Amino acid sequence: MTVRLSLYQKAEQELYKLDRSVKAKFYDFSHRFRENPHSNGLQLKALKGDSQIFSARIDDSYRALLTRTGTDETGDESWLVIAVRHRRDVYEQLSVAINRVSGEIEFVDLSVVGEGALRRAGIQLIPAEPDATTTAETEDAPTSGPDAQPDAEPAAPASPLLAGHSRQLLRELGVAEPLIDLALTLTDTADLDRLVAGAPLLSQDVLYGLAAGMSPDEVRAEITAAVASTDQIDLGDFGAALARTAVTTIDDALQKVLEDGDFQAWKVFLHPTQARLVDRDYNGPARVSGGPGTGKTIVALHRIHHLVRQLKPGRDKPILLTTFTKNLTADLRARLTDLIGDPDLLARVEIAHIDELAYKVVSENALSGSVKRRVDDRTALTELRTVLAEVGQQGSWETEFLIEEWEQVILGQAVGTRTAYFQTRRAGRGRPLTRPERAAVWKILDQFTARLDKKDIETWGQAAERAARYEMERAGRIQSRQAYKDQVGGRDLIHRDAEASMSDLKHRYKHIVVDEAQDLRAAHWKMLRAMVAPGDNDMFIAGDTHQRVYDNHVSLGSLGINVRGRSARLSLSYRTTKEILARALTVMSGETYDDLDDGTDTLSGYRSVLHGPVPELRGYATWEEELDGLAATLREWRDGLAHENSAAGDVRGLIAVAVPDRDKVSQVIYHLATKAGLGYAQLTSDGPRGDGEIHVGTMPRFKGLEYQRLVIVGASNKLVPRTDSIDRYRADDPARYRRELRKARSMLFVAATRARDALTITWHGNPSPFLTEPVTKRN
Ligand SMILES: Nc1ncnc2c1ncn2[C@@H]1O[C@H](COP(=O)(O)OP(=O)(O)OP(=O)(O)O)[C@@H](O)[C@H]1O
Repeated sequence: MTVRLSLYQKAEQELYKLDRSVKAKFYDFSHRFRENPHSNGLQLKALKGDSQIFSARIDDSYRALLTRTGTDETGDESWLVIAVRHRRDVYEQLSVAINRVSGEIEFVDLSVVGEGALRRAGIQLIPAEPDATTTAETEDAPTSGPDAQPDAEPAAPASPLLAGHSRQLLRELGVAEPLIDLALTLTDTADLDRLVAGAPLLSQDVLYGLAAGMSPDEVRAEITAAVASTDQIDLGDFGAALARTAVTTIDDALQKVLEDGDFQAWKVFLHPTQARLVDRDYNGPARVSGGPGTGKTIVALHRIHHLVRQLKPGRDKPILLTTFTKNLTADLRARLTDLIGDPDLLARVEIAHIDELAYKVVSENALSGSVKRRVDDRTALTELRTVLAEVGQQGSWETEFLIEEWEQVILGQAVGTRTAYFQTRRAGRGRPLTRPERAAVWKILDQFTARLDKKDIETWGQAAERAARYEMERAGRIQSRQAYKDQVGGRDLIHRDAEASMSDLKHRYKHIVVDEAQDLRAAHWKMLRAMVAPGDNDMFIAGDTHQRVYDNHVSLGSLGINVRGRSARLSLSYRTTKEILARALTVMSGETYDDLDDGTDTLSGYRSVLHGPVPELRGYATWEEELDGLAATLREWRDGLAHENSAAGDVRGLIAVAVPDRDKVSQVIYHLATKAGLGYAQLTSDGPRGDGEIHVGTMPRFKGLEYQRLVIVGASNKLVPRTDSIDRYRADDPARYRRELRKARSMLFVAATRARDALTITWHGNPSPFLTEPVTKRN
């Protein structure tokens, strides 16, 4: 007899955490079970509470909990391992059922719920094996002994966390049946955490969503609808349910994984809300948003894997993965390589950061030898200052104002003539300009661009605009060729093509996937839009406007990228702990954020199931003292992590320091290297430079990265935000002032949410107002 044996996703995750020896025994058990599940040694028997669950013996201490998922036409049985437990944690009341919303098999483990909560709900757990402990482990207050408080005033009954929500609502939203009554009695978030720890994913999401203040309609739309099955669900058909459930078939490949013991590198199980986004067919551009660490990048990478597998064989690269920052492309490449594995498939994906892509287009279109040198915005500012001095207008205009006018209005809207500039809308620019002022601005900027031209240099913004124009012209040619072809009944266009050398003219890509979408310029979007034919699955866009650290605001709809009806939001963070999220969210309090279109985005329901220490906030009198404090924290963390990782002993890249500006980065590095004896690597646009253990960089450099432990230093008043550079806008240009504040908030938010387990924020003098202002309600 052979048995098909599968492993429930949650069981697999738990298994990885068990001791190596238990994993080996589990594999041996699986082998024997596949041979004959009813052999005596396995002691397969049904639990009393729920006849759907069977327990089988792995060794003296461990039990596998299984459910039978059917018998095929040849009579072979199919079983699913739903949990691996120490025998003392096996209770008769464990239950397995089919979820009426998602149609998936769900295992509910009440043994992790606190005793107090169980008691209030009238549930008592009975151990399945005689010498198991008598009740579920409890973290509730002791009822006897020195810590008991018999005489304490009875506390006023607290109101339930989910007050106002009905049993029927929880049922409709997909909460597993055995959890509903229990969830409605909870008054304490610690109890909710315990309940959720043993709950199926959909129940976790719904309960956390409601407890975080999402309305039932929001939960229905964002959580339940995303995983609702379209099948007719038969609550007794475990065979059909198995097909809808994320499981791993137990075979030799799994044995190797178990033996290697390396689960992180192996795969990330997508959460159902993530998986739906990956596998769907979209009839146009789609967008995924969500707070930091919710898996947007993971989803984007899985999306590429999904798309690449559907390509017809070939040698071209029809899929583009692009992102804003250069240093992230290396990281994305590494993660995609891990995920896709097969080099032939990987070769079909082009990975390039957005400026690199624009540069490629510009170079292709330039006459040979005439590519201009690209300069950064600071060089452009210097050139503009020189022009202003030459025309004697230094006092009349702020250089930054003019540069922004040029970037955002003239380049941003591809304004080509003076007349067009008079008619252009300057929405969001704050300061209005009269007609004579516009004429003056145009004249200066015209002289400025002529100067850049003469010096054979251009800014990245100019290059992006030029690239967009070339690509749009190319798309126009493709379109007119196709229109002509349709006109002549689809015949080959040999003569016409030969004349215009258009025979291989086609869109560059079939699919474009964008990460960090919030920072791309309008020109970038125009270029990308023109690079892919409008149609099914053309663009997949991941980003979070709360993390925008550059001043590029766009409205995708107006750039020909319509994501309406194809947008989704992820809200469960896999990176940061609840404690870190709570801290980071206070920084964003009171602001509103756009959705890359004309609507607003929100972080409502943004949450985590992970717990850790409360972030430490510490003030020092001087910067020198702050640096000494930093060195002490880093040494302590490094030694602790080196101890935890004693097998590898290598803590490189696990700890980082985020700093408000470049000068302070140099000072931190100098201090670490000369006074603290700590090795460092500096985060640059090309990734970490150096081989030292501690990564140090300015806050924007941390976009997209993650670290086990992170310190933010210099979070002082006047440094975050930098008042010396933004205060002048307060009266002159309040709109700009608000934008600068928002950018500074986002930078602090990005930095704080890179920390996985521990976060420390320090300052000297007074703290940043973002750390002390009262929390206002987020929208
Ligand atoms: N379903 C999942 N199961 C386990 N881990 C996950 C899952 N989804 C994401 N992660 C992990 O969470 C972390 C954050 O994921 P990712 O980088 O994709 O988030 P993000 O939304 O792009 O974050 P950010 O906006 O901060 O860049 C990563 O370590 C990733 O491996």
